[in-house]
Amino acid sequence: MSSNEKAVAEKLLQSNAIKLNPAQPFTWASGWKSPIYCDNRRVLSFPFIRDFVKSEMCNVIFQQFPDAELLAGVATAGIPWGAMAADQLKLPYIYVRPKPKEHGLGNQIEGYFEAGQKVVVIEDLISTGKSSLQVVDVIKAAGMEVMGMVSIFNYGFPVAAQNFEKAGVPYVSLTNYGTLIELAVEKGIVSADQHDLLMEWRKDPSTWMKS
Ligand SMILES: O=P(O)(O)OC[C@H]1O[C@H](OP(=O)(O)OP(=O)(O)O)[C@H](O)[C@@H]1O
Ligand SMILES: O=C(O)c1cc(=O)[nH]c(=O)[nH]1
Repeated sequence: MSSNEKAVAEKLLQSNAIKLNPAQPFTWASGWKSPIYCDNRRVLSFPFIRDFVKSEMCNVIFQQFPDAELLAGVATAGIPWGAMAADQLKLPYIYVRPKPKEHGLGNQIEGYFEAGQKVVVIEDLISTGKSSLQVVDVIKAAGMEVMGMVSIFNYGFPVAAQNFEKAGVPYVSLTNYGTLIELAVEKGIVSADQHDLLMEWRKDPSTWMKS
């Protein structure tokens, strides 16, 4: 684990963004059942932690995608992170809804953009990658060029890596499941039994608790 990945994982633990409840599993956007949930929305409530994560995100955007012309947040949890990063980096900003709004202007992409602009997509978290890649498709269909994507957290599932590779979208995450669990064990937040269960679940999350 890199020191930056560890530092961001530490901030997620400090803000109690990580919830464990194997007895009453969480249902994810994909429909998968999970004993763990990472609630990055909570990080927004703690100014110093929020500022640290925002700075890490800006560093990654600046280093990995120096030619970015526009940032795009994935609704809803990616919106505040994208907006804060755009503000810090003085880049224009849009956000993208999962489907067009059903009243008002009927927009799916909110904000001003121009065809041909080089975009970096900002998401809070990648599980299967479906939510972010849906947004990538919408941005491409609107004539923009997607340079890549940055998220705070990534579970590191092979299915997500395959989905991003198929779409030809490079992605970077500030921290990941392996780093987080290792640190949580080190700090005594996760017991040996919980660690075993989390490792077992991680092998085949799509079928966990379904049989
Ligand atoms: O990689 P995926 O399998 O698509 O899962 C990750 C997505 O799930 C969460 O969003 P959610 O749909 O819960 O909605 P929210 O952002 O509105 O909270 C999260 O914020 C990601 O967008
Ligand atoms: O896949 C999801 O829906 C998901 C997982 C998770 O840990 N946190 C979250 O906000 N969404």
